[in-house]
Parts: sequence; C-alpha cells; structure tokens
Amino acid sequence: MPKDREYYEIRNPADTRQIISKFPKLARDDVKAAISIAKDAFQKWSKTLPVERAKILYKTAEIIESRANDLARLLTMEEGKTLNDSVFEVVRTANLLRFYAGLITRAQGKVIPSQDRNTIILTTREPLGVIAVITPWNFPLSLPAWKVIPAIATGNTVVWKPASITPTIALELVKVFYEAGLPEGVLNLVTGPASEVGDELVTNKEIDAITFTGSLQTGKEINEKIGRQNRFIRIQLELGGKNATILSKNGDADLAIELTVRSAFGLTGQACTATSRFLVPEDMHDEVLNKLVERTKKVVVGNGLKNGVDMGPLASREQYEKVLSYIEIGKNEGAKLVYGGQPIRGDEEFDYGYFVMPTIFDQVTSDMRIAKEEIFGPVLAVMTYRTLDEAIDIVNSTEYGLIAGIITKDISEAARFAENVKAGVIKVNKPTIGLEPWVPYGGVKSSGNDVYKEMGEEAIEFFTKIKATYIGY
Ligand SMILES: NC(=O)C1=CN([C@@H]2O[C@H](COP(=O)(O)OP(=O)(O)OC[C@H]3O[C@@H](n4cnc5c(N)ncnc54)[C@H](OP(=O)(O)O)[C@@H]3O)[C@@H](O)[C@H]2O)C=CC1
Ligand SMILES: O=C(O)CCC(=O)C(=O)O
Repeated sequence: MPKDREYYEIRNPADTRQIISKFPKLARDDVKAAISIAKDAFQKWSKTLPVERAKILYKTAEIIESRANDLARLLTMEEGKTLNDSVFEVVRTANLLRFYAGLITRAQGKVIPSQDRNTIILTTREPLGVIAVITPWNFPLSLPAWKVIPAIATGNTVVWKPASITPTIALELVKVFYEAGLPEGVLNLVTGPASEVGDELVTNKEIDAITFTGSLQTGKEINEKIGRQNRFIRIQLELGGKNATILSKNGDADLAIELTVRSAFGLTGQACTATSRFLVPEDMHDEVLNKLVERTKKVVVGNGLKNGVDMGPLASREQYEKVLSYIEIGKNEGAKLVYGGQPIRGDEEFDYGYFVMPTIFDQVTSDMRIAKEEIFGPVLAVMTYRTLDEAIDIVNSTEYGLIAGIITKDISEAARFAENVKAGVIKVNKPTIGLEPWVPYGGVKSSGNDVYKEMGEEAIEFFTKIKATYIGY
C-alpha cells in the first residue's frame, strides 16, 4: 500500500474524544486490485468441496464465540449500541456461520424425471463469481455476516465495503475468517469514501453480483448505475423502513407498550426493523399514551458499555443532526411533542457523545413527514385509528414495506393483518426488532428490490445459479 495513503479516524460516538482506530481512504485502483485478487481466488475457492468450506465456517464460529466479549466491546465502542445488543450481534454471527455451514453440506439440486427413457436430468447450483458486499453501520457485524457468509459458503469470493464509520469491527471479522483457515483472497475488505470505493464496486465490470443494504436514496442510485451498464448482473437491495406496531382493541396494552418501547428506543431507533409508528385505538389513546410516556421515562440513556443502559448514543454527528432536524420538522408540522425532543447535555458523561432523549410525538397524522419518512433514530409517532381496516390502511400508507407488528389476542384479526399488510415480515405479539437467521428476510415496495430474500435457505438462491444437466445412458 502506498506510503502517502490518507487515513481517517474512527471515534467513539459515546465519547468522541476517544479514537478507536484509523483506516485508509482507498482509491479506485485499490478497489480494482481487490477485485482482481478476488477474481483469481475464485478459481480455486469455487472448486473446494462444500465440506471443506463448512469446516472453515465452523472454525470461524468457534473463534468468534471464544472472543465474544472483546468483539462486543469493540462493536459498542465503534457503533454505540449497548453491550447486550452487541453480544446479540456476535452470537447471531456465530449462528449464521453454523447455519450456512450445515446448509451447504445438504442436498442442493433436484433430480427431475425425463420424458425420454434412459435419461437422468439433474440440477446443480454454482457460485456466481466475485460478489460486491456494501453494508451500513447500524448492525456492522451481523448484517454483513448474513451476506458474506452465504456468499463464501457457496463458493463465491467477496469484496466488502463496510460503512465508513464502522470498519474496525468489519476488519476483526475478516481477520477471524483468515485465522480459521480461509484461503487468501476469498474475502477482501475495502475502506474509504462511497464516492470512490463504493462507486468502483458498483460500476466495475468484473463484479458478478451486488448485495447492498442502506438507504433508499443510495439504493436507487446504485440501481440506476447498474441499469446504465450494458450487462446483466444480480443485485439485491435492502433499504429503509417506516415500521408500525398496532395495538388492537383485543390486545394487551401493557405488552404493546413494552414491545413498542423496546422496538422504538432499543438500538437507539437505528434499526431498519425499528417501530417508528405506534397505532392505538382512538378510545384507548389517553390511557395508553400516559403509560407509554411513563415507561419511556425509565429508558436509561448512556454509554453502551455501562451496566443498566438501555439506549446508547446516535452513531455519528450526521445521524445526530438528522434526528434533531426531524424533531424540528415534527414540531413545525403540528405534531404534539409529549416526551424528549432534545439532546442530552450538561454532564461530562453526555457532553462528548451524540445523545438524544427518546422522543414521542402524539397526534401524528399520515400526511406528516415524521409519519412517512425514515428518521432512523429514537423518535416514535403515536397515531390513532377507529377500525382495523383503517389501521391497516395507515400501516400501508408509506412507501416502505419492511416489517409490521400487531398486538392482539384475536387470531382472526392477526391473520387479517398478516394478509393485508404489505410488508416482508409480520410480527404478532412480538417486537418488530429481532430477526432470526434461519428465516428469510427482505422488504417490499421501496424497502427493497425484493427479487431475492436474505438469510434463511433463501439466501443461497441469490449467491448461486442453477445449471440443468441431461444425461443419457
Ligand atoms: N432494509 C434493511 O435491511 C436495512 C436498511 N438499512 C438502511 O440503511 C440506512 C442507514 O445506513 P447508511 O450507512 O447511512 O446508508 P447509506 O445508504 O448512506 O450507506 C450504506 C452503505 O453504502 C455506501 N454507499 C453510500 N453511497 C454509495 C454509493 N453511491 N455507491 C456505493 N456505495 C455507497 C456507504 O458508504 P459510506 O459509509 O462510506 O457512506 C455504506 O457502506 C438507513 O436508511 C436504513 O434504513 C439499514 C439496515 C438494514
Ligand atoms: O432487528 C434485527 O434483528 C436486525 C435488524 C437489522 O439488521 C437492521 O436494522 O439492520
């Protein structure tokens, strides 16, 4: 790497005086070199036996678990989430490794009866080649893991660009893979500005598929760039959300409040699965709102490394400013601020971090920007409805369709909700946050291009192509 390479600092969002690491701002030529390394490595890696690849994945899981505490601490210091939430990410990563290790050693194709005698027809799955993985910062370990692991498990090689603010934990994951025996060149990390590093990955003709998670705006930009290339390429886009939880008249209000507080303010609202709209029956509004505010007052905000903290800082200055600006937007468009709405300042513990109070707006209507646009922070919009049909219309009224929840004891109501809500994931009496690795995941409408799902067995479909072979004998 050239000596004059420019480096940038990663700082702890809970205390920006603390420098976590320094990373190089790579240039286009570096990315081209990484792609070429991945392309060379593909020749051998794609021919390794699934059982050999599985062995490396199992070993990686073992090492990750043995360092769970250190990895979780690093994740918290870099991204800001609480230590419990970081441990959850580490454990999920180990689970993903074992799940895909098991999956790739199972049957992958079909034997199809032929119309001719003495003929066998079978299908096999083959890897695609070099995969570009582009990921956001909010789940900087387990989200990239659910792309990288099935990609390499199926024999592809990867060039991965992590979000610029969370490269440290990304590098740790790459190191563990190599320690577990991954051959050189199979997984390559490239750090630096999206305008150069990201753009090169999206436009380089040696890339065989792109899997991206991030904002709607970037997703559209990438989609347009791919569209302008005169070639066919697989692309998976997982984008934003504006998820609602409905409390039904037949639901347990206390449970709804508990799950909503967890899904709205846990992870500081920086989850694509977060609840950002809470729909309450009109005649239960006053009682539920009071209880919601009382419960939210108990959310402990602070440095995620500290015991008992429920909500860490926002992950960056950009996020902090974005959230505060949405709070102003909410006030200006007539929503009633009933709790929070301010940065936390005036104490050494908070003064150097991006801390904002958990915030609740009441009297929010579907036409307001805070009900339509993804804020990606701890801001909850409370809305009311009269009938379940009206509530479902409100849930469906945004351009997003990632995840939606209902709290009800009525099974037929839950089924009606699941059938009529346009979202990739439905939760009944569960928090909207919290995905399981063995379950397919992906949004509809503007929440994703929804051609291929992530996680579950379905992830294998994105990372492999099917070949049909006819054998006469
Ligand atoms: N549906 C889902 O599963 C999830 C969706 N998200 C969404 O992610 C967003 C938050 O993440 P955030 O990182 O801010 O999102 P961005 O879209 O800004 O960035 C995501 C990744 O793409 C890179 N990138 C940005 N612009 C380009 C470009 N033009 N070409 C190629 N790569 C680019 C970023 O690099 P850099 O960091 O250098 O800018 C980063 O690595 C939220 O809107 C959220 O909804 C988050 C998690 C899950
Ligand atoms: O809710 C979860 O478990 C995962 C959510 C997620 O990965 C995300 O928000 O990016």
